[in-house]
Amino acid sequence: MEGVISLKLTPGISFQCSDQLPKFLIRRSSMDLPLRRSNFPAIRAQQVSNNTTTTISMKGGGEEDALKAKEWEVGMYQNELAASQGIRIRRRPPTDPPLHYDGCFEFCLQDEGNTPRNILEEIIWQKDFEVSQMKEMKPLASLKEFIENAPPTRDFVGALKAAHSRTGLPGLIAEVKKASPSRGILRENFDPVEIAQAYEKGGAACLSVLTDEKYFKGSFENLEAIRNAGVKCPLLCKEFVIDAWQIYYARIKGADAILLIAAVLPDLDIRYMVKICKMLGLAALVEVHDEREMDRVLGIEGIELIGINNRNLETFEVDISNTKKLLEGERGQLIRQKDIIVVGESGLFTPDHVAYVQEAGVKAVLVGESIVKQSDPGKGIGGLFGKDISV
Ligand SMILES: O=C(O)c1ccccc1NCC(=O)[C@H](O)[C@H](O)COP(=O)(O)O
Repeated sequence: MEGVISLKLTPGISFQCSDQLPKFLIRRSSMDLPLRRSNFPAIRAQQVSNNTTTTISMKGGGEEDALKAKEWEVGMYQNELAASQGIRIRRRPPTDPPLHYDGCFEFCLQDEGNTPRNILEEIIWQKDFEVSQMKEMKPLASLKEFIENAPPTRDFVGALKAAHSRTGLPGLIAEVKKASPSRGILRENFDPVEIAQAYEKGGAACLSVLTDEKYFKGSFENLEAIRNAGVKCPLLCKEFVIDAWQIYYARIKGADAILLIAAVLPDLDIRYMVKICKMLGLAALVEVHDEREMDRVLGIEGIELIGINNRNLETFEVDISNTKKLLEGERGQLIRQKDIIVVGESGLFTPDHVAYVQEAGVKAVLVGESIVKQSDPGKGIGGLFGKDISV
């Protein structure tokens, strides 16, 4: 096995450093394990070939080391689970290994695991870094105090259903989006409150507000400002959620709903986060991109809203027939049985596009680029639907 260094730990634990691309990826979970970081390479579970192992001894440490090793081990189980669910997006590698690890795994350590393999993975690793900093400044306990005094949330799913009944068209979630990794700057003259008000006037049922700063030039300040400006449409916090802490934070900043991306979150995290959303009065828009993610999400109890993204977030490829493909046959039937509202997301520019995804079975659409680029984004809504849908 070229480029591989193996270390055999006592009693019978093997580590490998490899320059090969990972086959079995290890991810940390969002469940908040306090793993510290160092320059240690990424780790993955793998069978070790005996003839390439070298034995070294590591003596056990104290209680702190034992706890760290346990946390690390739990992280390993969770990461293995994510990979087994087909999740290709890895979490930022745990970089501080247990020094005296004495457990039941066989692991492979990889240097190249320290480089994100696509834009979504890069965003997620950056988010991991940002969230860990934010959490130090605003621990969960302090957020919970704010939530006790926060105004009630508004009914996101109800607003979409009402708009659909009123117009006979999919309810619109209009996106307040200044820029994106795939398209760059969408609107130079960007006043989030003005855009939100124009969308509301133009007939949007709900709004989606990008809060990611680095890649979308959004912010939580934008979300808060729109909420405080008296906009009545319920607000989706469009974030890359990897940690339950972000859901509490979004609630404080005025969100009525939050996005959960199945390509990033294992089932257990989605279940846990959906429960937290319910507890906080938020709707969860669970986003899928392919059949496997859809099947995973359909297996989770309590999902009310599924978004089908027509944009592959790893490659940026947009194909609106994705919505149709994922709603065909038994999946569509199950969705109707469960009374789940499906949102068609991305790449919708014309009345024909809207008609196409409606025909496929969506009751709502999430649209950014095509309307935010218009000089009057509210009027852009009329162009998108082919008629005025304002109230
Ligand atoms: O839009 C991107 O380039 C992008 C890249 C990586 C992750 C997510 C990304 N976009 C999020 C979205 O899915 C869209 O903002 C949303 O569905 C609206 O899409 P559009 O109407 O095509 O602006």
